[in-house]
Amino acid sequence: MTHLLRIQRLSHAEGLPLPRYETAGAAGMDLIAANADDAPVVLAPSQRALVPTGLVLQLEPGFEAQVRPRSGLALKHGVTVLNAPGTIDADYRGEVQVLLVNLGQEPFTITRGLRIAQMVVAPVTTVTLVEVANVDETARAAAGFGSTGMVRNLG
Ligand SMILES: O=c1ccn([C@H]2C[C@H](O)[C@@H](COP(=O)(O)OP(=O)(O)OP(=O)(O)O)O2)c(=O)[nH]1
Repeated sequence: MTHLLRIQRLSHAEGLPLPRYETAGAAGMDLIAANADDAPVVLAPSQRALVPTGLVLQLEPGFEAQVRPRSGLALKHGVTVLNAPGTIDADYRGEVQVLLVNLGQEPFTITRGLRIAQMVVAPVTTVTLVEVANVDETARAAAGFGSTGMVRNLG
């Protein structure tokens, strides 16, 4: 189902395209770096930076936007979203920013207009907590963290 999402472009995003779905079945819209032309962000190995998008969202209550890495940047350069998935709350009216980290071994330069991450809009379920003395039992109980066997080595 397609919803409308109000979006405001801040002055430093003027001239940049709005995020868009690149294919008919894409889940995410690419987010574009809106740093100034003459201010590329150079990420040294292990360094992180908050990259502006120049965009403000007006999400409807009951929705969030997730900021996720682009697999191509991660594979080719080791550049990913440090806090993935970043959460844009429905009541947030600040600029969407992307916290990128360079896990690669070479410096990586973020120039204006680079597609740095992707945004997935998703419904949010909220809950009311009900504190109980004991939660219901299950067959699994507390087993986890590899209890069903070692992770297969696919390499
Ligand atoms: O990758 C991100 C993550 C968050 N935000 C914005 C939107 C979000 O609604 C707000 C707060 O994010 P979060 O709840 O993750 O931050 P926090 O560290 O818990 O700070 P706060 O106390 O401001 O909520 O910051 C971004 O622009 N990009």
